[in-house]
Amino acid sequence: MTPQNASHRMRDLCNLAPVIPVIVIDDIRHARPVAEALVAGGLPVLEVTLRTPTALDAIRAMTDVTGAHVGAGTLVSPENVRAAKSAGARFGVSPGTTQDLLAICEAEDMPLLPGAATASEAMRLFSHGYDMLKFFPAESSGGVTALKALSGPLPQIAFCPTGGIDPANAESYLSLDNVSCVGGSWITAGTLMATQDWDGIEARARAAAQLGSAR
Ligand SMILES: O=C(O)C(=O)C[C@H](O)[C@H](O)COP(=O)(O)O
Repeated sequence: MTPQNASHRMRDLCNLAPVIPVIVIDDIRHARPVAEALVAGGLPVLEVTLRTPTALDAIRAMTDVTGAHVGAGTLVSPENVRAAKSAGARFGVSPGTTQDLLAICEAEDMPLLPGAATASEAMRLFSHGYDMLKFFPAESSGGVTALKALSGPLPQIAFCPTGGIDPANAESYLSLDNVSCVGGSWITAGTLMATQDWDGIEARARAAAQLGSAR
């Protein structure tokens, strides 16, 4: 898969729902029910962060959930990409970008949503064939104002802003022409996960799936 094709695949995934839930799994028993709740609520594209020892097993468990498109977040090294791929991740998300990361994703045929926070980072990725990027950390990198400014000179690049997004500000991001979807951890907040409140998570997913519907 060329970087262009991989990025188009990523763009298709980002167009499936307005929100990609960013999920931290501490207990493997939570993997399947949380994925089922998110898909039932209308959010089929799931990012499992590789920040916990159970993350790879969680990805493995979630890939069995009908309708789920499971990806791995927090990809920072080639080893992360190889491990995510063999656990069954269908896409990867990285907070920033390195040459090594791009090379391994291309070698492993892993669609990547690479992180960028500045015009130069976005332009460098675009010159490699990536036109669907993660804008991270969104709120502290200028938020909606920064993305609006980038859309002028770089209209071909679409973003999934992540980092500091919540139900109160998601709508303003989703109203931008260069935003396909947003990412965020609020749908699977730690308290809901710890109490195994799958109904509560499904309700948050359902509300998130409606965001941006005025577009
Ligand atoms: O782990 C990764 O891959 C990251 O790049 C960071 C996450 O995307 C953000 O931590 C989510 O941000 P919040 O919704 O503000 O919690």
